[in-house]
Amino acid sequence: MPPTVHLEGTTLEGGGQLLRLATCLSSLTLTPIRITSIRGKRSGGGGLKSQHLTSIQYLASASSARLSGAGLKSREITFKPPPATTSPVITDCYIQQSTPGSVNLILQAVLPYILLCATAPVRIKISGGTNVSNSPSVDYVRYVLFPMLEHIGIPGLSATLHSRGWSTGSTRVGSVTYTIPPLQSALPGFCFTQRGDVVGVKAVVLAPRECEARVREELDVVFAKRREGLFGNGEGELEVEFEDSHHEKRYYLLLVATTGTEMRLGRDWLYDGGVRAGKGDRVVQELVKKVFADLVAEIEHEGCVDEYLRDQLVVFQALARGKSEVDGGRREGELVEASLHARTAQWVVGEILGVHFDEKGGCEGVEFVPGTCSSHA
Ligand SMILES: Nc1ncnc2c1ncn2[C@@H]1O[C@H](COP(=O)(O)OP(=O)(O)OP(=O)(O)O)[C@@H](O)[C@H]1O
Repeated sequence: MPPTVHLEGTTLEGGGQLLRLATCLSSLTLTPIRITSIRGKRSGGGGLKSQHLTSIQYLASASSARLSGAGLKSREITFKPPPATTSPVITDCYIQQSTPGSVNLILQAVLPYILLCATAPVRIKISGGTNVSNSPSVDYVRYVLFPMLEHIGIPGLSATLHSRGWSTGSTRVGSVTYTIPPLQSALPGFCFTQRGDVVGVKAVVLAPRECEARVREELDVVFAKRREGLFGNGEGELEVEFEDSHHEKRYYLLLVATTGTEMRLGRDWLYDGGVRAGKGDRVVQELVKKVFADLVAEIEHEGCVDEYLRDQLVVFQALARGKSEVDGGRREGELVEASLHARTAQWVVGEILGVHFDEKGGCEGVEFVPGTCSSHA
């Protein structure tokens, strides 16, 4: 058995991502790990929240790992997979939470493991929040993450939304079923270095039904003003998908730019401030203005991914065969620095897999072979 890897939970970003990624890689490579000061840079003392606990319990059970110290608010765990693979049987299941912890962060924790260890397509239903601040929304997963994963050789992923779960307004738990076809062979290395021009923008809007006309009007106005920033000298249309949020305080907007090389860059905002009676109009203006400004900033750097996808691709780069590169763009002639989340993910894969990233977002992956559940570094 390889020696236990100790990960200090206050390193770099010091949040839940470190824990999700570390336990997923431990399950895959059968590397025992110990994580201390879990979420040590978060307020309120850190420790495990429902979403984190649910993720690591799923991984422990699927990989037959011995999990010690795990409970709500735990600040230290050990995760010990069996010394040799026990041919995990990964079947359809329902991962239930009673809080609106992000379903998509649970997906983030378990997806690489299922892709590489399942032997047949798996449907995983997860309950919790589908639209939660500081996490990928189910809309982002559908319109940015999954299409980009298809691009690197992971086809057929889908998300069926049963009901939305929100971290705003009165608490509500929703659910999604993800269909995950396992990979048949090692993921090839991939290069996201050619972005091309933006050819279209999609808007996904969730807002109270009575605001629909106002939202559409505001989107048209701001889109017209931002045309040059979005398309340069080229042409492109705005496609709008509107859904009633059924709550006077629930507003969400995701904008996704698609480029000529089929890259997708997304920016969103879940409005989580108060909405006083008659002030919905101001919220709509603020929402549309902010998200368009953020998207244009992503497009201006000319990289192939948005800030969030960059950290979410690190694990796939590390597990792929040979060289992968993800161009995060340039500002004022300098490479856009990887976010703290991305650098944390890079640190975790360095500690567990020995994969190292260069400043251009490139690495030599370990070529993880599906179905083997141990590292081929
Ligand atoms: N608006 C967004 N769109 C897409 N992805 C996002 C967005 N905001 C955050 N993310 C992603 O969500 C993940 C958040 O990780 P993080 O460790 O902060 O979450 P967490 O488990 O809730 O931790 P903590 O509560 O400790 O902050 C990252 O992978 C990040 O890229």
